[in-house]
Amino acid sequence: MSTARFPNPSAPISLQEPIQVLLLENIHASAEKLLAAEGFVVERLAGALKPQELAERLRGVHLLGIRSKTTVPEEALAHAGGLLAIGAFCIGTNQIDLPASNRHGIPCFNAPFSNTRSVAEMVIAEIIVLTRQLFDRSREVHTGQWRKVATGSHEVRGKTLGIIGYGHIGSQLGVLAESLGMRVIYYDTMTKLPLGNSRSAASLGELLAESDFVTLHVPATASTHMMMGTAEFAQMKKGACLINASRGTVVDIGALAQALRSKHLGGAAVDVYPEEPETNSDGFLTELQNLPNVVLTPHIGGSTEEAQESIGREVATSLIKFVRSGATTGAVNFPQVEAPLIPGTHRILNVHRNIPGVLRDINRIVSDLNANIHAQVLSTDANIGYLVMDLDQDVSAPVCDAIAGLNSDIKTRIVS
Ligand SMILES: NC(=O)c1ccc[n+]([C@@H]2O[C@H](COP(=O)([O-])OP(=O)(O)OC[C@H]3O[C@@H](n4cnc5c(N)ncnc54)[C@H](O)[C@@H]3O)[C@@H](O)[C@H]2O)c1
Ligand SMILES: O=C(O)[C@H](O)COP(=O)(O)O
Repeated sequence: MSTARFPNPSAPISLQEPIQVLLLENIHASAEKLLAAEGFVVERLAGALKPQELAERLRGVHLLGIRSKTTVPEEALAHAGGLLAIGAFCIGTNQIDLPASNRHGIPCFNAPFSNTRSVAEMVIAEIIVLTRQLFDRSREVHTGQWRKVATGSHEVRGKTLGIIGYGHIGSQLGVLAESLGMRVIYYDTMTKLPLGNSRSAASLGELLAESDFVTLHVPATASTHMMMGTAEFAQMKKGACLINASRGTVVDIGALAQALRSKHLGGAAVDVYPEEPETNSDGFLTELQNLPNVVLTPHIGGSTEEAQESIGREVATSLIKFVRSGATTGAVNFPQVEAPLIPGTHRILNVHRNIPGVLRDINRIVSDLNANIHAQVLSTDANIGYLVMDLDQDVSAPVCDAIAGLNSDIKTRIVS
């Protein structure tokens, strides 16, 4: 059984209790199944929590699971002395204060490509829906109007798809679009391998000027904040369509609504918004409502049963591996260590401030107890060091106590 020592005196929690897991935002049951099979106690909620409520709910919680809607600010982490790790059961991790989480010794894991295909398939559907104005025709027939028109409807074959952000989703989408006969260009701040016949545009401006469809697949960062506004829409071809299934902060919604109302753009499909409801029972308003040829979806790009089931398994597995062995492979904000457990040894995990002399202090503590270090792996970043140490004698409790007394200590935990 494991014991944990945490620097936050307000919430010392012993891992001798069962591991407590809080899963928010309707995380797939595949995660609960794996976590419960480990003997962890899992509480699953349907919606997101506001930061204040989250801070209160985190007391006594060892593992937190969220999706894109739960903001995890430093204030919530500061009160969560027992929190060992966070699982983002999605791709984006912009909703978590990652530097603060790192400073508090809390690794964050995500599922970097379990919903990639789902997003790419939805965007392909939207390209065709937009170019054939299918939702408008469908609404008309639903309300008894028969408007059989070809004007403004086109095939996608031979049209140009401009992909902004040629990462996992963007590049997968490019492959699917080429199979429909589309010409694919992309713009990315990193040099990327062009798949198929796609090619890199020399600039964002060139991509905007050449594309019949512009689709966004960038993360929410300072460089992508409002990257599509009035000036960028003006650079797009008349009648071109915009698709945003990345993050709501990337597009100026007011400017998009104006470009649609003025008929400069021929349509848009939007899946993500600057402000999104926390639960399915909350209402929602956006300036884009009721504009012609505008497809609005409630952030469902990654919401397929296949993706959610796979994400549930992937992130739950990372969390379990971290609890059981301290493995941080794949953590988005943490030094990476993955060392196999060695039978007959006793593992201690230590997160410390990255200052000189920490390893010397820890090794002296071990040596003063006449123990031998069987294996020791240290990985660091600018702020913290993460040490995995296997001892050949069971002196973990006194070693842990002594390490917790060092002024460098952030989090120390006995694994076995
Ligand atoms: N709608 C949904 O349900 C849904 C589902 C999954 C992911 N997403 C969003 O999609 C984003 C992209 O996912 P991904 O898996 O393809 O990520 P990724 O990290 O594989 O790719 C992102 C690409 O954007 C590029 N990039 C970053 N800043 C840029 C900039 N200023 N200009 C141009 N390119 C830039 C990066 O270099 C990278 O190649 C995620 O961060 C997430 O926010 C949304
Ligand atoms: O980042 C992601 O993977 C997507 O935005 C999906 O988020 P969700 O799990 O909240 O639907």
